[in-house]
Amino acid sequence: MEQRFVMKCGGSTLAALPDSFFADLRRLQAEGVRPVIVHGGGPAISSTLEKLGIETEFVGGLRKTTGDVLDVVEMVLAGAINKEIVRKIQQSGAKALGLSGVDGMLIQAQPVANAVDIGYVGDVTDVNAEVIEGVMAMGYIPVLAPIGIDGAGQRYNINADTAAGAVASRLGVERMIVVTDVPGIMKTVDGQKKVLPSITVAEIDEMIASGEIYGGMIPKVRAAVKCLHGNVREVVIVSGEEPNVLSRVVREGGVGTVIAGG
Ligand SMILES: Nc1ncnc2c1ncn2[C@@H]1O[C@H](COP(=O)(O)OP(=O)(O)O)[C@@H](O)[C@H]1O
Ligand SMILES: CC(=O)N[C@@H](CCC(=O)OP(=O)(O)O)C(=O)O
Repeated sequence: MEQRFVMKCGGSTLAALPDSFFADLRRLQAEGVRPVIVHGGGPAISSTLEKLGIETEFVGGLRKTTGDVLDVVEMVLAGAINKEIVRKIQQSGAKALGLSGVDGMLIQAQPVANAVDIGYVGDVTDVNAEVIEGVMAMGYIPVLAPIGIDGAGQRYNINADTAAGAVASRLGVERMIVVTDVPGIMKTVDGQKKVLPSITVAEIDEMIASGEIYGGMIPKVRAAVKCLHGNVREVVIVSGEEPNVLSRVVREGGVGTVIAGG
């Protein structure tokens, strides 16, 4: 049976992903698994903005995106980072095609609802699944940069976890794998930090309220909970540095933190 999954690759871990990570991805694809990648690149955007002397600020985990910031976000995500991932996949021997959400109206967006104005930050309104499925059917791994577009041609900066969750929901894939720089959702139990093998939606709410889930983990769990309302069966949060992490998630489980649908 064809198995499809959406993998979100965080900017926190991209540089650290070993060649074996991409070899594992290639093996899975050769076995008939169909991955779709949505990537971030927050740290690279921040360092490029700093080099250019453009100030950056996060409001509730989202980057305030002026017109100047938006230009840099697109340049870094749809340019350098997207092509770096495509190159690494190709080096592993698999085929990849890099696109941003602008191409083929892949990720359609509208301004995010926010109490204060944070500029050109978007929320996903629709995903052009036909194009993504077409790319997969040709045997290529789609690699998507989270830039959104609306009917008037306005671009938006979309948090990569949010974009990945929307793509997973729209494609109705079985699973979303969130690859980041920690081995899962961690909790301090009896003075020791432990990775939770699984977590419920109620526990997520409690951990956000208590501050045990904070910062960049918040958009991940929120995107997870949202996409579990659709066809997605589970979201797994893992470290990209764990050996053969993708095939372990797909074949056996027992790695990272699983958030499962009810
Ligand atoms: N309960 C938690 N368990 C693990 N990591 C957490 C937790 N709460 C917050 N975090 C933070 O979330 C970070 C991952 O999010 P982020 O830095 O945005 O990564 P990415 O670039 O992969 O999206 C971790 O490095 C950690 O600092
Ligand atoms: C609106 C918003 O905050 N967009 C993010 C997009 C990149 C991203 O989400 O990258 P990570 O997955 O590496 O965090 C940003 O500008 O940083």
